[in-house]
Amino acid sequence: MSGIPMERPLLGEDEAAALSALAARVRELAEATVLTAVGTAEAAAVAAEIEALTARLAAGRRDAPPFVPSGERRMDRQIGNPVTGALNPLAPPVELTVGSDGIVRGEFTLSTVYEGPPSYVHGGVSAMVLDQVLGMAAAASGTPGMTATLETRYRRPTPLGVPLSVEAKASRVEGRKVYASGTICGPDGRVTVEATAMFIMPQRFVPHS
Ligand SMILES: CCCCC/C=C\C/C=C\C/C=C\C/C=C\CCCC(=O)SCCNC(=O)CCNC(=O)[C@H](O)C(C)(C)COP(=O)(O)OP(=O)(O)OC[C@H]1O[C@@H](n2cnc3c(N)ncnc32)[C@H](O)[C@@H]1OP(=O)(O)O
Repeated sequence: MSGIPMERPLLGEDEAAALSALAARVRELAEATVLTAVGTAEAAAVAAEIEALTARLAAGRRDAPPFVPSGERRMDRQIGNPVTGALNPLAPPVELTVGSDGIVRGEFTLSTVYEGPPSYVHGGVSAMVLDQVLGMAAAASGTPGMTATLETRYRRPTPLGVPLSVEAKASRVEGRKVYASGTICGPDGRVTVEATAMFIMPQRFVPHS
């Protein structure tokens, strides 16, 4: 079991907006760090300033990432999620919508911090995005679960720095198991990655009847 508490503080709108703006600046910092050519002395000077800024943020530290109050969908409350979370500088973030047809859709652009082969997206990053989107499609079917299996097929390289689209849908529910599939497409609409997955609602979360 993880030592991180399950119970989370809920952020108000103003704090969520302020922390999301902070995360956006840190995302810019990450890309600037990967691409900088300022030289060793300037890099060391900036590192010292960032160390001081990190200490300022850590002066008020929570035990776990906070949530935001659930709106219509409980799955949207994890604002620290590494794929969709506005609060998480590691998240692109991918903004997702769930249609009345049960299809989860999103558009996103991945910067050079996600590079795998030169000029293309790292395959593990594509898998992470698809895991999240297929997981949300499973949750949208009414049975949220943990990823039991995830299979990815890399049809073509996924380009960095251009708008990508992702979508997924649950295909069937068998008791606690939900099967889902989805794709990432490039700006030309051609599929770059396909995925299928099976999610299982853990036995311990099934309400006793
Ligand atoms: C309100 C409740 C919420 C609970 C869900 C929790 C989280 C989801 C929350 C929100 C969803 C919203 C959006 C989605 C967001 C993100 C998606 C990413 C999610 C992840 O990033 S998640 C991290 C990676 N994921 C893991 O870290 C899983 C580690 N694992 C386990 O926690 C257990 O392993 C578990 C839970 C999978 C099963 O545990 P269990 O005890 O409930 O299942 P049990 O043993 O009873 O098996 C029952 C039947 O499933 C078969 N079976 C079991 N495991 C299998 C496997 N792996 N492959 C193929 N078949 C499998 C058995 O063979 C049997 O099959 P049969 O019935 O046919 O005999």
